[in-house]
Amino acid sequence: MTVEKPTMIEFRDVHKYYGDYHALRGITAKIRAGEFFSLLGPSGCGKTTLLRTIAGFEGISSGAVMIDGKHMEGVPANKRPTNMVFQSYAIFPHLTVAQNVGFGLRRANLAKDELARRVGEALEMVGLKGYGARAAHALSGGQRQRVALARALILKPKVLLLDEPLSALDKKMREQMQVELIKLQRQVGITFILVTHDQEEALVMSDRIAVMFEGEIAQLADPETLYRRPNSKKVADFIGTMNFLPAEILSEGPGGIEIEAQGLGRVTLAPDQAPGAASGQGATVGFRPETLTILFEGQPTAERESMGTIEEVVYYGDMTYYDVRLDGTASPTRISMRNVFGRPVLDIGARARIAWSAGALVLFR
Ligand SMILES: Nc1ncnc2c1ncn2[C@@H]1O[C@H](COP(=O)(O)OP(=O)(O)OP(=O)(O)O)[C@@H](O)[C@H]1O
Repeated sequence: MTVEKPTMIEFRDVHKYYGDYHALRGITAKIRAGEFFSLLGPSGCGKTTLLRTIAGFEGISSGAVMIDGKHMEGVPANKRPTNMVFQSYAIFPHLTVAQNVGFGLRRANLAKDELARRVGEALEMVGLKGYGARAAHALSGGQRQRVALARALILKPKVLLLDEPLSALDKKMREQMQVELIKLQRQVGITFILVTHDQEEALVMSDRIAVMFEGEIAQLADPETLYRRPNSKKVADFIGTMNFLPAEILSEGPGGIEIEAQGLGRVTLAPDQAPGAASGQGATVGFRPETLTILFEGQPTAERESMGTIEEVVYYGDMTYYDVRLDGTASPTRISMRNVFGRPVLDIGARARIAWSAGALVLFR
């Protein structure tokens, strides 16, 4: 049996105005203790503002922010059990690594060897054991970000707030730091809240993700649910690539929803395949590119098959993307296939049998 973890952060109908601008529009959510939680959304959706309301850098216009069961109204940033790591490294270049890491403890009046022990412990956590005496200005971008992390962790906050901490790093370094951050979070066990506009980063790192658009949380779920069962076309499109085809709802009952979709025909969907609320704007089915397969000559008939014509072929080494016009549809469907050595790559204009899976469809209505 899994026991639900206690709540660490709670937002109760939080609104925030900057003058006339309504930046947060009724945020209600709970973040669990020990969770790696991400706020994901496009630029300007309010994710940084929401993070700053936790830290106390930003007041709220109405509603409540609770941390560990306590109301945060009137509690200044330096009295909150949180610490923030910023996108820009914000370390002092003229100090050593150890002086930077110990900076937050300067007022704690620790004995010299106790301070050195805590600094050493924090540096080891972030993989910088033995770097204490180095000059901070001589570090690489990734190392500076580790110093910033160590400086935040040494204060033993209950919640670590991370504002796009990896966005200044190159792709390789970013991917490496993502894995290290996950390991670090597991090791220290404190709540991490990450702001990112990078959907892949959020999927890789998070226990749960809140997808935000225009000051609201559009969906809050674990990565797999967000990917497989997005509750709107907007969320589906923001997280990865999704194909959409028009559909008609024929009947709806406890046994499922029967639809007729362009290019696919009649399908019965389980209730969980329509996770979003009805908007009354007509129905659409969505499906991910990797849930379709081109059947090559000699491959057996699949349970669900449609015919189509190849319109575009994009070779990616390990993968090939095919844009295929399924018969009876008005727009191409993207299919991504892992390349198997020796298998032919189809040409533009070729006819193809396409296998798909009814369970991979999501209905938006
Ligand atoms: N101090 C401020 N005064 C006025 N408007 C602000 C202020 N801070 C943020 N905003 C506005 O509020 C909205 C949300 O900003 P926020 O920084 O939270 O977005 P974001 O999702 O973090 O975007 P980004 O990824 O670009 O940082 C934006 O439209 C922004 O212009």
